[in-house]
Amino acid sequence: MTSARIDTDPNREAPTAQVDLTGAERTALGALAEQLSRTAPGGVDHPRWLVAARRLSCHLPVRLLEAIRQYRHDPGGDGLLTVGNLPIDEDAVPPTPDVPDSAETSATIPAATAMLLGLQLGEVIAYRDEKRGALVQNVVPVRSLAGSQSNGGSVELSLHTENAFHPHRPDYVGMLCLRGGREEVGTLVSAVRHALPLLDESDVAVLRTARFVTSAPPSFRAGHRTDPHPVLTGGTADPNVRVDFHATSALDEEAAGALERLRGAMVAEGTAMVLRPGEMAFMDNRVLVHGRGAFTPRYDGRDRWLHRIFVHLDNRRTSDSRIDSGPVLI
Ligand SMILES: O=C(O)CCC(=O)C(=O)O
Ligand SMILES: [Fe+2]
Repeated sequence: MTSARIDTDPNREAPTAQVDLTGAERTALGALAEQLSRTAPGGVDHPRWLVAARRLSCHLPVRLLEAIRQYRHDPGGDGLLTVGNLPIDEDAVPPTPDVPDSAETSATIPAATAMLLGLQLGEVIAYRDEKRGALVQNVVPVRSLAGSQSNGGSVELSLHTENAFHPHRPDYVGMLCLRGGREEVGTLVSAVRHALPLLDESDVAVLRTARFVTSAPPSFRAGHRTDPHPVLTGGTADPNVRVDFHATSALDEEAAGALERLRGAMVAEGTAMVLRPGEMAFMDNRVLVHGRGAFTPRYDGRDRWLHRIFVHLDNRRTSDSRIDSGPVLI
């Protein structure tokens, strides 16, 4: 990745925002993460630790703050913000965990780093019924989940809006790579803006009607099927998308045809993003869908390991769903 490419021309679509920290920026961010990792009580889910994390997040390198602010204003055609050269030392990372529902609850340097970035983008949240409501979750292959459509699986994971069934699905998903694994594993990303020109107007019109239902992913302990909802909403040239090609089904044949053609277009326009240790990507969950290619884990502590966080833009919108006004949603 090269240095920041932030478009300042308001008439042009913003390109993918990409920031590679300089050595000095990496050192400064490393010192912040270090300070945060030593802050009592040392748990990323603790309210007191979160107060400190929010405050320290205001001291990120200014070029990163600028990129995050710009991305929040306009996610660009790709819906991605990627940050490289974060202070992650793969050799210092313990063996990759391989148990279901794995999460990072200690304020390690990687967990603190992910939280510092996420807390500048917005509010880091989680769901009570997924990974026990942990804010920093591990994306790792799990032997017992190998064939599942979840991030513990290693079969191809279908393109999806994260938690598409949930009324308060994340606005952004952040993924920080701690360990790449032996094999290149691509997170598949596909932005609706690129897929749209491949569709007929009649399909787009159908996708805008409430003729689709979505169920909860296997990572959720509970969760109901949605009421009928549209897959596309918002502006015609720049809509929002809400779909999980594994969990969303159409209520009639015409809608099923449109959904299948959208899937084809999004697969055709998708790209594989291979994250390396020290790289973090934020995905705008309103404008792109993501998935993952198949791979062959060895469950020997050296497999791929990402930290995942969810970000919301507005705490007030979820006040009736947050437990004790905290970051965990029911
Ligand atoms: O493994 C990946 O790259 C993506 C998995 C995924 O969809 C997720 O963790 O939400
Ligand atoms: Fe996902």
